[in-house]
Amino acid sequence: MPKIIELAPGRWIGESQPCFIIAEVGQNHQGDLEIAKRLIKAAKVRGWTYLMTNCVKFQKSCLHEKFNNAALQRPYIGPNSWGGTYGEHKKYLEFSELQFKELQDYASQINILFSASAMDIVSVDVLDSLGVPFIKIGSGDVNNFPMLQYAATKSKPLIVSTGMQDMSTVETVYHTLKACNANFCLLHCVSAYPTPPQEVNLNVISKYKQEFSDIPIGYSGHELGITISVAAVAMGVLERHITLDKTWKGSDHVCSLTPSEFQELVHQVRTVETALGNPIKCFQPSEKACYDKLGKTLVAARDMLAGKCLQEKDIKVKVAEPKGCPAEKYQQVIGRTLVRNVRQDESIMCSDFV
Ligand SMILES: CC(=O)N[C@H](C=O)[C@@H](O)[C@H](O)[C@H](O)COP(=O)(O)O
Ligand SMILES: C=C(OP(=O)(O)O)C(=O)O
Repeated sequence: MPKIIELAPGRWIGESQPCFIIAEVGQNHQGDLEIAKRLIKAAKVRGWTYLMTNCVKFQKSCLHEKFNNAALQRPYIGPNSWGGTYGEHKKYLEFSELQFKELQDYASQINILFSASAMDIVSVDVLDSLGVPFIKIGSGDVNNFPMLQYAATKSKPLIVSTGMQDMSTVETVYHTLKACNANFCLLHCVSAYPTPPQEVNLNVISKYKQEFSDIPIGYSGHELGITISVAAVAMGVLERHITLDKTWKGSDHVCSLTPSEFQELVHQVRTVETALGNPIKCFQPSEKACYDKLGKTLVAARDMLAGKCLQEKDIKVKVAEPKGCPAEKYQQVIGRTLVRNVRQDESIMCSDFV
């Protein structure tokens, strides 16, 4: 399988492709379709050359598939709860398929990709029939092997987050999806809201890149602020929650980014990405002014006549006018014969030799 995959028509991720940035709305819409639309709009960050956020993402659950009855009925009391039980809370936050369609249409109107994580096997079908470009498998399902295998039958790329797992499970996930011939990407993730910096371990990303060298690797962050996510920029995919207000009720707002922080993140990622550039070390056009002013040249250490074979003591290195043979040629001109007379302190030109 190639190191790059086509996540959406014409949008490749991996290797030297720009980082694919996902604004995770998740359940930060508070169960309100209008807030969801405002978040989609806020997620769309425009840049100087191209659309800078690539995608907005939601979460899709079919509650009786995702939870057993006892889990739905367990009390969920606290500042982030939207119901007396966990089931009521989750129901409050769950959009219907029709509402999903409306959000998808809205995203399409304003020209931002739309997708969701499938949080159970039935939701894989829901997303498939909605026609999302890729399916996200969140950390809650990374060890859900029947679902991974089922999602892989949908012939859509998969983005799989790996929070709450150890390396051996992640390896099994990789081999399982490979055996299904899936096009997929793995995201390092720590499922703590917020994640303390000392537990982020961005070096896991390098480990993934080594171990899973033929697939794109990314990062789904839940830490506070944007610095750590910017540091993860050399990734195929970057996902962060977005919110309209960090103080709102809900488990994820605290570690989400406001629209302006999200915008700043995207701009910083794009700037760092631009700055990473390519690995070819060469003279840059922007260096010319400094080179013209301070670049060093070979100059004659003494008066010399044509026919003189140059020795080290005959050459000095100086900032000189006119610019002559560049200083890095020093070793190459030792032993060469001058074709003209040069005066002490005069620039030696590259054309001064036989
Ligand atoms: C692992 C996973 O699914 N994590 C998701 C993605 O990051 C979260 O958005 C959870 O849905 C959220 O934190 C749950 O909060 P509550 O339990 O208050 O509904
Ligand atoms: C749980 C999710 O993501 P992550 O594990 O990347 O936080 C999700 O996308 O629904």
